[in-house]
Amino acid sequence: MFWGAMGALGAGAYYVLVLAGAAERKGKRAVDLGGGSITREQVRSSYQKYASFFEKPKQIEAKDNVPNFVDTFYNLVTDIYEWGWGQSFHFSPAVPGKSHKESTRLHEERVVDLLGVKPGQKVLDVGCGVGGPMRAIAAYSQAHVTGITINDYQVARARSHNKKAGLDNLCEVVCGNFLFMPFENNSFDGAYSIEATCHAPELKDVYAEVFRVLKPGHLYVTYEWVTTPLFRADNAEHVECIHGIEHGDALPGLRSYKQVGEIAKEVGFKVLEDRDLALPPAKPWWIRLKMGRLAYYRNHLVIALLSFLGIAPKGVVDVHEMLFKTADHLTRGGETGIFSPMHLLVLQKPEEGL
Ligand SMILES: C=C(CC[C@@H](C)[C@H]1CC[C@H]2C3=CC[C@H]4[C@H](C)[C@@H](O)CC[C@]4(C)[C@H]3CC[C@]12C)C(C)C
Ligand SMILES: C[S@@+](CC[C@H](N)C(=O)[O-])C[C@H]1O[C@@H](n2cnc3c(N)ncnc32)[C@H](O)[C@@H]1O
Repeated sequence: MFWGAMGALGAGAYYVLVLAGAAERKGKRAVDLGGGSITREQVRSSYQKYASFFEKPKQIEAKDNVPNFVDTFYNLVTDIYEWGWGQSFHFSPAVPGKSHKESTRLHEERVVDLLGVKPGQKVLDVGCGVGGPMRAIAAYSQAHVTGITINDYQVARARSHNKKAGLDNLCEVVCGNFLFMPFENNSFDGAYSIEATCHAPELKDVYAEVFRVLKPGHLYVTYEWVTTPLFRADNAEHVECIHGIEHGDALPGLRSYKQVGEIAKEVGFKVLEDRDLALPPAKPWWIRLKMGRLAYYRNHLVIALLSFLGIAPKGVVDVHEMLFKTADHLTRGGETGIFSPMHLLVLQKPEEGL
């Protein structure tokens, strides 16, 4: 009886600590959660440094600090994202009758359809994360995709996933700053960014870099995080919600839906499409986030236990708590309609001489 009970307890603990919460069958396990490239000992102090950034707005205004602060953020959250969400670090409109995974893939494949890239062409993924979109896009288009991310831990994760997926012949990952990309002028047949350029302190700087490396006549597709026409700067609840999103997602300041297209034009792009993919008839992108609430409580318990046992680094609990709060802010942003993570721009670099 005693040994039976102990066995059941052991199996339960194994399920909760090792298996539970993995967003994908072969995804990250709870016992592997860490601080990316940050040592175990430094996770808590790095989180405190990250959080203090928002107490001193002057630091965020100093735009040179931003890439460093974004890099720290991704060291802290990458494992939790992979564990609790999967390898694609973005939202997608819900698609009736389709799973989250399928809706995610469709949102990624839309980029290929918009870019019109062909097998063998060269495409740039600006802010590639651990490469979920890159693999879907390479597999669907048979184009060669080069991803760039500021975070070296993500580079290692993305390369390992590419290899496991048998896509390392089509996918390449570079560690670097998308504000100063290590690529030749006019060298890509297409470029895209999925929920990544919102981290740029000045949107025009990253758009100008994409413009430089894109071949004349070719396209850049971007899914932008923006405030929508429903956002009111004189509404305290709106402002609190948007600040919550900025804080929990390492954003130097959200831009409005109007600004993004204007900035693209300033840089020299021709704007072919400028619209919000979250608007009806699209189904709510925040449903997945809202539905996961119960699982997040369970995740919190798992992380607290692992941290108490000394398996997860101290500080992971604080990071998880921050994400927990940001899930609420994002859901409110979606429900009130004041925020969209998928404002679409399709941009063309004009042919030379035009
Ligand atoms: C584009 C960006 C990231 C978008 C999303 C991928 C992430 C935004 C908020 C994240 C999460 C919030 C709650 C977490 C939960 C508490 C935890 O138990 C499991 C992981 C979460 C669901 C996590 C997953 C990724 C997000 C949805 C930004 C940064 C520009
Ligand atoms: C929310 S993730 C999205 C990742 C990927 N597009 C996806 O959908 O899975 C944002 C990405 O932008 C990258 N990023 C942010 N600022 C960057 C910068 N200055 N240079 C390069 N990459 C950056 C982050 O490292 C991260 O990989």
